[in-house]
Amino acid sequence: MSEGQHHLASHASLNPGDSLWQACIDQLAQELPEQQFNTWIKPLAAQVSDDFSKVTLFVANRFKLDWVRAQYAGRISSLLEKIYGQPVQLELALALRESSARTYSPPAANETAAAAEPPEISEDPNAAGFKNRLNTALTFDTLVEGTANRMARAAAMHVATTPGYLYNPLFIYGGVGLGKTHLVHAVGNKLLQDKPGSKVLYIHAEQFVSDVVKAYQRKTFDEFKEKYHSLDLLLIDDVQFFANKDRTQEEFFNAFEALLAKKSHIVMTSDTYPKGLTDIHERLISRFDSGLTVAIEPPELEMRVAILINKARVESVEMPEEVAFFVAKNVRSNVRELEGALRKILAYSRFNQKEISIQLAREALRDLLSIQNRQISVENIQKTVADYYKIKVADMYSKKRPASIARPRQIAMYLAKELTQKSLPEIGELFGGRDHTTVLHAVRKIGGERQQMTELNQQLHVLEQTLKG
Ligand SMILES: Nc1ncnc2c1ncn2[C@@H]1O[C@H](COP(=O)(O)OP(=O)(O)OP(=O)(O)O)[C@@H](O)[C@H]1O
Repeated sequence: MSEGQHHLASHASLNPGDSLWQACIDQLAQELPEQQFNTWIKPLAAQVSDDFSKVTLFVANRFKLDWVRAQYAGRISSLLEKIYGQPVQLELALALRESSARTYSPPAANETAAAAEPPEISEDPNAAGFKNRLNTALTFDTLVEGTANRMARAAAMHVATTPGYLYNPLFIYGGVGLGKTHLVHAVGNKLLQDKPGSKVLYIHAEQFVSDVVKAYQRKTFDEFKEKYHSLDLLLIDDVQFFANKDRTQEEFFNAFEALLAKKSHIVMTSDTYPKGLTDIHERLISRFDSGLTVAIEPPELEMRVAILINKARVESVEMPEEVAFFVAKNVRSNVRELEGALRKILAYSRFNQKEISIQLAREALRDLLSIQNRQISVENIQKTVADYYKIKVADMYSKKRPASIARPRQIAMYLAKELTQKSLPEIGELFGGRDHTTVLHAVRKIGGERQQMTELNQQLHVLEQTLKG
């Protein structure tokens, strides 16, 4: 019996179609942040064909339908297939009320692009017309701090507590998935928490472009200006999207000047520093750079470990540190990928009803790890062992002898002998030109102690698993 059928059987009291969909949404509830789940997945009504070959989901309106299709349909299809054990055709349809009303008119191409930002996430429908578009889950509390984001975080916190003074505009740049969006939402949420009456707006640059286009088509620039020029805090994400959009740049320039003149604060993000932006007017670039420009770097190992443990905790799961270490060591690119890896592990653990361990993480991330298919090199061992024992890689070749350094070095030599084809003299050479007898001594010592000391054995086990990927 496949694991999917097993899951189905556990819902035997329902009718089989319901249980297929129920198993799927149970899984999505585990994978997605609660707010996303409640907004997009929970309201879906499902109809499952008798032979399970097709699932139709009914969605309240066209906007939601497009969003669910773009964001979740792929995942839903693959989950249904996994649970049922065979491909299941997925269809999305408008719920009757809306489809018969036929009020939908297709958005312009630029508006469709703007829909990449889920506008409904934290909008308060009662807030008479004005929507701040903040996602209330993205706060300073949930943002793990580390060397990689310390400066940006401190500057953002400063702006959130005393807007309008220093660091205006605040320009935050960095690669994809490193937490820029999270940080700007945190600024808005904090300001609103401290001063609930403030007029804050979070907007993605593409949405701004689309607002300009709409104002242009409908000749509503007065409203547009009223909306943007009256803010206390404007948070604008991914300004690199302004490239080649002259009219937008002009309007943004006007808004920028108006806001700065009245000491409102502007926080911007981009994938590069201001002078690295292309096809953006020079006068804007120089203004972007006129406050404070800070980078967010990719998170270092310890920060990745902390992020994993924190995110697991949010899901009420305790992730053992050794597993977090293993994952963080193998998923280095950005936080979004780290979150993806965590989701896979949590889902895998729930589906198979197994405790989270390195072995389980390895299985859950099989595809990802096999891509890396890393060869174990002595350099890799030195780096991994140094990371693990929190010493510098340079200490692997240095002459320093304190136990806090000498011991990890011996461990690295032992692993180099165990996991590579290198000879003792070659290994000695790679450890700062040491004699082969020094390496032999380390190999014997650690090998012997490993038999006696459970803790050392456990550490070596983690290191081996990590290195073998
Ligand atoms: N330091 C951190 N602590 C906790 N979560 C983080 C941290 N950094 C990033 N994240 C999370 O990683 C995910 C990606 O971050 P975010 O969307 O803010 O990235 P981004 O830099 O804006 O990327 P992009 O340029 O692709 O929009 C989010 O879910 C965010 O909450």
